[in-house]
Amino acid sequence: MSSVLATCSPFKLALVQLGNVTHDMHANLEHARTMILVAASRGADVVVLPECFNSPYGTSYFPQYAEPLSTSASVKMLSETAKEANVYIIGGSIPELAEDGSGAIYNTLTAYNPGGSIIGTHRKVHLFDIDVPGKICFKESETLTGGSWLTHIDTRYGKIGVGICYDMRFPEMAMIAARKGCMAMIYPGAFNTTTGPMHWELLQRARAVDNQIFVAACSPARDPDASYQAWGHSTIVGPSGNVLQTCEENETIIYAHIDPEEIKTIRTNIPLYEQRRFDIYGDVSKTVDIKEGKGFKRE
Ligand SMILES: O=C(O)CCC(=O)C(=O)O
Repeated sequence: MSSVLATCSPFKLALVQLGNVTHDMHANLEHARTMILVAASRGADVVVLPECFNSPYGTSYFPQYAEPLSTSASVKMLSETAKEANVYIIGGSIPELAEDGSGAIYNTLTAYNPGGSIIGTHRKVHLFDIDVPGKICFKESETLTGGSWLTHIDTRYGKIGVGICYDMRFPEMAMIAARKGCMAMIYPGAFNTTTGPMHWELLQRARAVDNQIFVAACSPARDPDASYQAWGHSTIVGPSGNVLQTCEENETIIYAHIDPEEIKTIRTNIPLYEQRRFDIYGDVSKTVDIKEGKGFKRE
């Protein structure tokens, strides 16, 4: 059993499946703030927003809405709201303009402690480039650059790994987070009406059961008028692969009690942690020099 888990404690997790995302960034920020305050007033300790919560989702929108983190109105709102509500915020993602003059744009998550300080910055590592003929063709790489580090944030409840949407399809990220002592992987995401029904829940349950950790994915609500039809169905999965909470496609907030005892129980009952044969296939968390994205990480 990882000694890190011995220091974990229970908390209430809230996923805000945010609706009404308009072309007006300031209106989007105000609405997100209101919803975070609602979640906090209902006892949430950690509040999660969806991918691209401050602007419409689409390759043509990223350059239009991208902001440097140091002057970002979104970062300011999230920091102030974390403090006001006295909660941790895993702030979905926003299009970020690099500050090094390269013009690079990233799909970036920022996380905050209840004091309002940034405790993690994750740039989506795996860009969403797919082509399912007749269904969906999407190429984030047309306007975005992929991130180059993994992010595990420290909270008073324990360590949490984060990824963004398509990152969920790559089991190595969750595996490394679990081996590094994370109790959960949390993914702001925006699957669509083609791949959502195919894989959204399956991937979360797979990441949870493989690693015996909690997994949560927070989607935007579906907007019938938007160019990108989000799947919705924000979901929280327990360490046995059990769905703790889920929902349909409309705006809502879902909550779950995250109890690290559940991790201990499943790891005792089905002791994968003592049975892995790293002598045969190695331990991916030890083969690479993992950079953990804490605070602001400048290029
Ligand atoms: O993996 C998928 O099917 C969807 C991924 C996605 O929508 C994203 O990365 O934004």
